[in-house]
Amino acid sequence: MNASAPRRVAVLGATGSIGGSTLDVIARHPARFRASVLVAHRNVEALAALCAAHRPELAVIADPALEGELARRLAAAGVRCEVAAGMEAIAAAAAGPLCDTVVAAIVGAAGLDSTLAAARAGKRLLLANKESIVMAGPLLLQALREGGGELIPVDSEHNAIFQCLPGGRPALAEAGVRRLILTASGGPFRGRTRAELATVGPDEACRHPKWSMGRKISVDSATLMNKGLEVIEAHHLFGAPPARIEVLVHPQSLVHSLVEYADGSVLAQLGNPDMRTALAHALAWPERVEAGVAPLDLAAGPPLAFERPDLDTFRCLALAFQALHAGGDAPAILNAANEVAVEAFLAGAIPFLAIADVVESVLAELPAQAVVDVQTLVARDRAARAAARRVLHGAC
Ligand SMILES: NC(=O)C1=CN([C@@H]2O[C@H](COP(=O)(O)OP(=O)(O)OC[C@H]3O[C@@H](n4cnc5c(N)ncnc54)[C@H](OP(=O)(O)O)[C@@H]3O)[C@@H](O)[C@H]2O)C=CC1
Ligand SMILES: CC(=O)[C@@H](O)[C@H](O)COP(=O)(O)O
Ligand SMILES: [Mn+2]
Repeated sequence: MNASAPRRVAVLGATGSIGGSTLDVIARHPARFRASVLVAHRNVEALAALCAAHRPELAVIADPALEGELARRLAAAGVRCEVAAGMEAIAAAAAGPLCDTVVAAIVGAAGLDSTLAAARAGKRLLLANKESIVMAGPLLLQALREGGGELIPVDSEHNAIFQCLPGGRPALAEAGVRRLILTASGGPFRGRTRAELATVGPDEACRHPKWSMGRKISVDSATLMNKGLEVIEAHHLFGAPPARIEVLVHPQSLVHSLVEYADGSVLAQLGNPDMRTALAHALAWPERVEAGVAPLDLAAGPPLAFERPDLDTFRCLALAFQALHAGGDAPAILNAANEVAVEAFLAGAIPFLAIADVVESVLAELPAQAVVDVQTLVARDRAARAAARRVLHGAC
């Protein structure tokens, strides 16, 4: 890349938690990075405000009904940028000439098409949208190979592992790697019993002890499904067999993950729990830039603690390992059922513990099939969502 030309970054999910952290880092380094494309779902007011602040070349709103309102708001604010709408426009923007870097930070399966489009187009893909790699790991890796771009993980654990490996994503056996150790905060309900979890509600579940995140991933952290999705994500990103991936609960969330080598060395990446570190690393890689994150003062904090996860209480983590072992499209089925169950929980329609029950029922109803292509995968995602809704209706 020309050293004098800033990277042109498309931020998919600009109005979300990752989107906000990304734009904060970008704004700190105007000579290096420019937000050239901003994308949101329905939050037209926030998207217009971000356009006024960052002056992208293109703004895309997923909901076509809001395109006119976005254009009106931008005109009223004196912002001149192209406006587009719809999921196809998002994928086209991710693959198009207005960006060389794509931050995939749409939440859920809705991010799949644009993530794949960016990979196929050979962009530098900064992957936060873990659901897309969980659903379509082999297809995404194939798209990356064909596109000739690069993937830098943004999820804090995977970014940590990337930093602890030689040259990013080498073949693990050749690099002498014995195990990948993913840390988990344990979420807001660490240490609670199933009886204590029977009546917890959405706001409690979203009160994460260490990270400020969107509501879907916050619930996933509370059930430990987030860690389950991350185990599957690590399997695909680093080519690690399930037996070589371990999860350790680390309530301080200062050690973001670790890599154990054949000689007994264990390398870890540490830092305050602030996603701007991972985002700055991924945006600037292989260079390093300031991220606005407070320096870590290990002497001032509590001692670092580690414990094994409670798989009997937090069954979603066990279910994710089960789906990974089943292989094929079982992780996509797991993800779809989880998305439906989490939405129902957030709407107050089902209790917290029912999330795992729904996922377990749907995995049992739809045994794994081989992943053939995106169309088949999307059809299976739909079937899993329909099955999850039937389970919900049966239970309510
Ligand atoms: N937050 C974090 O610290 C971390 C998040 N991640 C992952 O990053 C992703 C984003 O998480 P987070 O930022 O917390 O989520 P948020 O809920 O805060 O933000 C979600 C973003 O996605 C947009 N969006 C939702 N649905 C669609 C759609 N159909 N089409 C286009 N855009 C859509 C939203 O737009 P709108 O505002 O208009 O609804 C919003 O910009 C998730 O996959 C999560 O697992 C990974 C590691 C850490
Ligand atoms: C910041 C990040 O990467 C989240 O995925 C985080 O890991 C969530 O915390 P849990 O460890 O509680 O799932
Ligand atoms: Mn994470």
